Order: sequence, then structure tokens, then C-alpha cells
Amino acid sequence: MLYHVAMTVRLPADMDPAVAGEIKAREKAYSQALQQQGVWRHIWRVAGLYENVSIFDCRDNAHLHEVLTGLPLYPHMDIAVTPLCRHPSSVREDDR
Ligand SMILES: O=C(O)CC1=CCC(=O)O1
Repeated sequence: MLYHVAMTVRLPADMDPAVAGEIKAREKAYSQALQQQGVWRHIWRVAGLYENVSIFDCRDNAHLHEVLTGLPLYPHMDIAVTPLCRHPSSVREDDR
């Protein structure tokens, strides 16, 4: 199942920059591993914001929940999920 996920990062202004840097490094590694596995299909920066728009390919809602709650930045994010289904005009066989 495909999901459109918008993530807005809200790190506390007083967070130690070294701590923030360590969380961001873990977030990048976590994200890139999921991208290599095909679970995190796309990630885009929303221009001008500390926000991304992503497409996830998860087995079901529970799998998406597990992936999102595992994000190192999860405690500092607002997340909005939109489930997607195949458009009848899509020519992409892997959009399901
Ligand atoms: O910077 C972000 O939008 C948060 C994030 C998600 C994956 C990643 O590497 O950073």
C-alpha cells in the first residue's frame, strides 16, 4: 500500500546542536536504509520549510506505523498521512 506522508520537523530551539546533529545523522541513515529496501519510495524537501513530502510503500497501516514511530526525529515531528490507491489512468504498474 502506498502512503503520502508529510513530515514537519520541530526541533526545540534550545536543543544542543550536537544532540540535534546526532539525531539528524541517525534519521538520515534510517531513511536511506528504508529507501534502499524500497519502503521509502520518494522523499522531497518542501521548498522553504523544514518539512518533507514522502511516499511510503508499506504492507499495511501497522507497518507504516512501525516505520514512522521508528524515525529518530519522530518525537519532534508533526506527521500527516494520506493513504493512496492506484489511479485508473496510471501507466505505472508498481503503483498499487
Ligand atoms: O529533514 C527532514 O525532512 C527529516 C528527514 C526525514 C528523513 C531524513 O533524512 O530527514
